[in-house]
Amino acid sequence: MGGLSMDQSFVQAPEHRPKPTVTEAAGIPLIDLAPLASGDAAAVDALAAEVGAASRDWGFFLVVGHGVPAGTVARATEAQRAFFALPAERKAAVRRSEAEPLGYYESEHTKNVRDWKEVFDLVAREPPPPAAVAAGEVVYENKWPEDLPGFREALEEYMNALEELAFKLLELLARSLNLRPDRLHGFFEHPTTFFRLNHYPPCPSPDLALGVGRHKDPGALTILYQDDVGGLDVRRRSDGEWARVKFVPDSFIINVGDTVQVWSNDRYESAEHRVSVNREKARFSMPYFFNPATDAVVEPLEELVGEEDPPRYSAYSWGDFFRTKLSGNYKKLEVENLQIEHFRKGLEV
Ligand SMILES: O=C(O)CCC(=O)C(=O)O
Ligand SMILES: [Fe+2]
Repeated sequence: MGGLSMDQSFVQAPEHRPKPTVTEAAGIPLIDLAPLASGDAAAVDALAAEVGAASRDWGFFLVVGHGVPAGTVARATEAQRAFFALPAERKAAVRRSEAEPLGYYESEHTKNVRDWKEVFDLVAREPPPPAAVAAGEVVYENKWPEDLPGFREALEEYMNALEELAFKLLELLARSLNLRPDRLHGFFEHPTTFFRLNHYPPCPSPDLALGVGRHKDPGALTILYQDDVGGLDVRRRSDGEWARVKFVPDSFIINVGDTVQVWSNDRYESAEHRVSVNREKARFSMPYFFNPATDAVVEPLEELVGEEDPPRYSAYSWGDFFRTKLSGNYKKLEVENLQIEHFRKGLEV
């Protein structure tokens, strides 16, 4: 079963264990992006308004008519399944390490509890390789498994298509905040976008463990493709209850991350989410984390603050924040992970 065997490290504290049934999230907006192609100004404004309302009320929405070819998605999901079906030693050959954090991993912790999953991590754009690697320096170079025909090509094709979609969404988000459509583009000239393949094997104790523990995504936008098994739960704004995101064929699930919450000065909220697992079926998903450049300084946008609405966060460096978060997920730490709440004004430590 994916090489995982149930033990104490996977067991969630009682208050974080999933209930036997999680209700389906009714009302997460499903937005058809097809009108974007027409370029019709009124239609684009209407889409921006939908994106804004969804980001405010849920932090989550689904998109169809997104322009990513079905063949591109199919090739990526086939590559994903072929990779996780490899024998353990071939996956271990591309295993990540602290110094080389990309590649295969089966021992991630979220909030210090182990996740019931195995992953394969990539960066969408590799930074130029350092001329010489200093001791202790982290190298972000993609690791490609040997003898897995078409794997690299399929994932590169997928990441390119998703980057196009990410910029369309970024533009809608900017419009929804009454900003110039390209207002946020400058933060993404050298994006630190991260792409992950997830495999959640069937779990003998889905009442005790989670595929991913509750968390918020730190970046700007997450674009997730999931299969039809289901398991992504969102903390609903209206009542704080967990609700299951339903499967819609040919859709992507979008959520705004912490970076958008800070830029928007809390107009939009990065919603907490988690992944439940089940006894019967393996689940596969592919999150694409659209992240700003290492040197981006994240703070409430100046157009969105004023005397009436003072900035609610202090500025922080995306690069430092992200590096700290990654090292926190890498191993069990004694302290709670770094969160944007640590930069909320009045709460700084
Ligand atoms: O697999 C999923 O549905 C979501 C995974 C997720 O939330 C994450 O990797 O940040
Ligand atoms: Fe997430």
